Amino acid sequence: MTTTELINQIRKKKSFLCIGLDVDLNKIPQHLLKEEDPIFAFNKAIIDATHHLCVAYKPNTAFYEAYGLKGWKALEKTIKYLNEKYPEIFTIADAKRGDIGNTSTMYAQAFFEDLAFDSVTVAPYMGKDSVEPFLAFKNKHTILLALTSNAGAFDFQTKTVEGKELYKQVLDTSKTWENAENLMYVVGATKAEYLAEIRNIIPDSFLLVPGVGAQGGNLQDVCKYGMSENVGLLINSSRGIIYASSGEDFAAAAASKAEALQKEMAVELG
Ligand SMILES: O=c1ccn([C@@H]2O[C@H](COP(=O)(O)O)[C@@H](O)[C@H]2O)c(=O)[nH]1
Repeated sequence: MTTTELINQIRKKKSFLCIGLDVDLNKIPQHLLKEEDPIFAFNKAIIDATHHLCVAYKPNTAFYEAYGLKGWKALEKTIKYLNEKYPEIFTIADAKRGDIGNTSTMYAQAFFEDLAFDSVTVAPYMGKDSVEPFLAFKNKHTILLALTSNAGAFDFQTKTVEGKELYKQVLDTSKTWENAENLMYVVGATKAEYLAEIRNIIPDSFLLVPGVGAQGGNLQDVCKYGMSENVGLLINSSRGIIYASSGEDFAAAAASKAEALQKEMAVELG
C-alpha cells in the first residue's frame, strides 16, 4: 500500500487507529479454545467487528511465535484473510527485526513477499546496511524504532552521544539512507512530550504510536504534538481493545472500545 492510499483511508474512515492483534490463549474467551484454530477464530471475529473503525492491524509476531508452528500458521491465515477480505487495511508485522545485510534481506522477503505485510518494525542499532535491505522493497514500509514506549527507552535512546540524543541520531541518520521515503518510525504514546522535537526532524514521516490504553498514553497529547499536515499518525491499542470482554460478546466489546477511540480521532481530524 502506498502512503497516499493510507492517508486516503484515514480521511475516509476519520480514523488513524491501529488495532494490535496480540493473541494470548490465556486471555481469549475460553469458548474459542474448542475451535480448530482458536487464534485465527479470535482474530477473524475481532477483524470482522472492527475493520470499519480502524485503518491498520498490527499482529506482534511474538504472540504467534510463542505457539510454534500453529502460531505461525495462525499468523499466515490472519494476514491472508486481511489481504483478501479487507485489502484497504494497512498491515504491520511487529517483529522488530534487523541483522547483517544478507540476513535482513531474508527477513524482508519473509514479511513483505511470503506473508505479504505492508510493513515491518525494524530495530536501527545495527545501522544502515541492516535496514536498507528492507527499504529496497517498493510500496513496503520499514518502521524503525525511534523512541519506544517502555521505561527502558531511557537506558539508551535518550542518552546523548556526540552532543545529540541517540533517538535523534537514529532519525537524522536514517533520513540519509537509500529509499528513506519508505521509512516510518515508532514513537511511544507515553513519550508524547518528545513529539514536537521529533516533528522538527521528520515533519512528514508516518509515526506508529503504541502505548495508548494499557500503557497509559494519551491520544490528545499525541495529536497535539505529533499530528502532521497529512495526519502522519497510526495510534495503536492492543490489549485495551481486544480484551475488552472475555465473554461471548468479546468482538462487540472490542468494537465499542475501538469506536470510542475512533470518535476521539474524528474530533482531532476536525
Ligand atoms: O515502543 C513500543 C514498540 C512496540 N510496542 C508494541 O505495541 C503493542 C502495545 O500493546 P498494548 O497492549 O496496547 O500495550 C505491543 O505489541 C508492544 O509489543 C510497544 O508497546 N511499544
